Amino acid sequence: MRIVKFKINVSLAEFTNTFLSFGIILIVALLAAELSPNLNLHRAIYSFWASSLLLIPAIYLYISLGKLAKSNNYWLLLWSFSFVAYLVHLFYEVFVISGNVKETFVAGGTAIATGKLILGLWWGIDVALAWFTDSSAKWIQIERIGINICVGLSFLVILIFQEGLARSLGVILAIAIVVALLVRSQDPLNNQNIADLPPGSFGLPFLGETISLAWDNHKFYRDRLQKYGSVFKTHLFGKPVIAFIGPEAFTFFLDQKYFTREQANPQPIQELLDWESLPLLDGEKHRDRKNLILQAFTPQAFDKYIPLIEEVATYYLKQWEQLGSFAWIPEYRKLSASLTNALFTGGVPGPTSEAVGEIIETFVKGFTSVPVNLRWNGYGKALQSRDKLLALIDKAIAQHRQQPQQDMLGILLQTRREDGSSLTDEQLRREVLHLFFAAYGGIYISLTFLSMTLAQHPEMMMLAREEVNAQVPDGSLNMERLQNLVYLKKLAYEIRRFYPINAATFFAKVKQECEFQNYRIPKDWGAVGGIHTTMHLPQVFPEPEQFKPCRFAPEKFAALPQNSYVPHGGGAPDSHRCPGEDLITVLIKVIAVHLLRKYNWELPPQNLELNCNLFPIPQDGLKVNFGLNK
Ligand code: HEM
Repeated sequence: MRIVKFKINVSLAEFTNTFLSFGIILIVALLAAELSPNLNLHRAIYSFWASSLLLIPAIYLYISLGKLAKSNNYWLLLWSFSFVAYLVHLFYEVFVISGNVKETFVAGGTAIATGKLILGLWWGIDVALAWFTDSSAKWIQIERIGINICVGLSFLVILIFQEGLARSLGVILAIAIVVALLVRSQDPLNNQNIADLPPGSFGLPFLGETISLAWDNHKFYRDRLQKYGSVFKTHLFGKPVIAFIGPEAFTFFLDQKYFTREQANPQPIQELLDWESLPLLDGEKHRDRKNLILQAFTPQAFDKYIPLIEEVATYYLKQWEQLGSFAWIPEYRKLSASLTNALFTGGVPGPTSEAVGEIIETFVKGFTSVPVNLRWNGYGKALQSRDKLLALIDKAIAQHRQQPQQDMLGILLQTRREDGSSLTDEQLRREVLHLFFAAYGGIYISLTFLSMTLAQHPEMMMLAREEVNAQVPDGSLNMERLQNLVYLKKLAYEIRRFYPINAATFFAKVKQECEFQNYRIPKDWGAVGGIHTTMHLPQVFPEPEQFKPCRFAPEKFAALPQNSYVPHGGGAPDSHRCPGEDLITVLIKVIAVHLLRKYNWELPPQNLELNCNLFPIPQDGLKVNFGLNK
């Protein structure tokens, strides 16, 4: 049953609920005054309290629901009844206690009396507008914000400076305002129409689905792909986000017309990366910077790094030969530390570089820590490690200037734009900081999976060994010789498809509202591309859970849909695609050659299941029995 005909449809139940509450509160207020020595004064005071009691839920609803409040019947009723109670309060103050309007100004002071009367008049006008118009006009919306601020603040100030129940009401009103503001700021939909959004869940208030993502980021994307399909919405790091999985969705996600990386990543990621490096930039600034960085990732540049890689490999292989049995992951971590330190600062393999590895480890942990800097906690220590790495890079830049070297830092110092200009030292140190982060994990994880795969598949170990013996049985390596290792190339590609290395790209932000597969993609929402899930779609990679290097035979690779093989992201080299892609192929080939020329290895019984780390690795650290090939 509807009792009001205007644009607002207040039901009898809604009206009865609020009217009864209003009636009871006001009657109790007026009767309670009977118990006090000054009846009229207390009727004025208690009716103000009654108005406050109704105002608290009204203000809460108005703030937390935003523009939707105009269609919220409980807000309208509470707002109106609170106003009526305020009129009762004014009646007692003006006509019963003071006698008339003129005396009210004398008794209460002109400023206060004027304020109270203007407030009543404005509030009355707003209540009338709320009942008799649809409130969609911009000026009414602005007017309503104004009156809510005035009423809320006036009541707050009056109540909080009193004692007893009045102060308690003031505190409750303040809490209601703060909570409503928080709820509103966290509401991912913030008054949006939700019918045309992709499927998905926003999870818990405030936290969204961040905990599930942090717990196991690969499972997070896998489960949701299964439940909602290749485009779904979620809520991560305080922001609504849409995930894109599969070649078509991934290609859409890479469209720079709709998506940008600028200001797109959570603030802690930006702080850890010292606010400015490739993954956090976009547009012309990114393209310009990327083209300079890419000069250190050419085949000619790789030819300069290969001797460094071989030196580091030889250093550790000798140690492993002596160790015989060991856990391979800690060893690969040391190798990765020595290699990154050699490439980015000119360090030599061994304990000094391994100590840098410890700093990188602490730095990387910051990306999955609670982002509060307490100095002694994970995030605080990560920030300190960031600064240690930056200091190390500064020192290396100075040393490289004095004595030029052929490592990656040396080449980055020589890169030039067409007009001859180069990166400033400030830009360079931040890019190298990010390179430490980007390369360290990628290196030890891909080498871990190379060794594990070859041990688990003796037929692949045999094919790879035959290729090494046939093509590069001895001597130093270079890009030309590595070209001939076609089986190892396929293996290197399948490792990055098969194993869960990166679950997703860096975050992007929606630049302008757009549509994908009839779903609305709202402006300013976050966006992310699913990497591992994209490479495990059976329609693109048949039998995705089988490890098959043959899928990367050149003709099969060329026939794959655009952006289906995306372990390093997608798009053109000067987009956000990882520049380390070919370097990792080179690295896997070089290490595989050095392993297969001389050594054999077996995995003793152990738990090879992958853990839930950001980059999952075998639970027991990949124990190995290692020795010379007989
Ligand atoms: C197995 C090893 C590696 C994998 C799987 C990998 C993967 C990725 C992914 C997924 C991205 C983000 C793409 C995006 O947000 O769209 C990325 C970015 C990046 N990676 Fe790698 N990476 C690896 C190794 C390396 C290495 C060895 C280096 C450098 C020596 C490197 C340097 C970078 C840089 C500089 C970016 C930022 C690119 C940009 O935003 O323009 N990565 N990588």
